[in-house]
Amino acid sequence: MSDMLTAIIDRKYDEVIERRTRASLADLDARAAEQSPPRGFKAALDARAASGRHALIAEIKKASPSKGLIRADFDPPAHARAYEAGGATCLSVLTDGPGFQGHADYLIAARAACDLPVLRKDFMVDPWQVAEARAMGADAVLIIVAAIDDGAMAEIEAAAFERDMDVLVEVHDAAEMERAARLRSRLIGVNNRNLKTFDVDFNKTYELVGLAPEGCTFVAESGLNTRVELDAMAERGIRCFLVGEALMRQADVEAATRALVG
Ligand SMILES: O=P(O)(O)OC[C@@H](O)[C@@H](O)c1c[nH]c2ccccc12
Repeated sequence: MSDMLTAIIDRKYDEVIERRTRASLADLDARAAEQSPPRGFKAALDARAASGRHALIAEIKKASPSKGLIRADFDPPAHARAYEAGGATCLSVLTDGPGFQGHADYLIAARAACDLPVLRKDFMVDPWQVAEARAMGADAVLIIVAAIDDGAMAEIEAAAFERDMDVLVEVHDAAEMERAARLRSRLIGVNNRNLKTFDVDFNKTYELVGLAPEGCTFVAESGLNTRVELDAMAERGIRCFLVGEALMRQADVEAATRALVG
């Protein structure tokens, strides 16, 4: 595991211990009952891809450990509306505070401002965080295979499926793809960003797409900037893309989204 990821994961275990003293599972499930039902994250991607167009998961991201502040006039509901109007299929919202300046309130506000399914982008180490995600209204959660063992992955996935949420399983190499394939989720993303060096290499996507389980919905993640890059990946059968920084840096987020996938 990379040092950055190790540090984040260590901190996450502490964060979960602290947060569960303030909200029990029963509290979270009561809050979840007041949310609208899950919006079908994977189903939305599949429907869009079947129509022959690029399916975009557009990310609401204020800052990152590698880039620092990305967007000064950060406004989650405005960005959510711009992404939806520009043709995004789903949203991803960072809720990790220390690393990404994210917050649960950003997810809540973004989801309320649009009709798109929303991924809680955070570092899942415990099923309790899935209950917390649903209480925020999240429609899907992320499992980073590099971050946790097989038992924790299976428990987190089960907690999501119990709540009718989807799971995006993120991998970086062939060994992680094998571990991902043993889960039930058939939504798998390849992160093109190396978590140690932060270098982006699209060859990761090309190497790993062929190793994904049959029939799985495959997502290329990180470092994507242009329509040309998406079109090149689409030539190789890749239909779903997760893009953050390239869109968050534009003054006109809606126009930038339309230029990418409209
Ligand atoms: O901003 P980018 O380069 O378009 O990347 C988006 C997304 O893929 C990236 O934020 C990401 C991918 N996997 C993660 C795991 C945790 C936090 C963030 C991420």
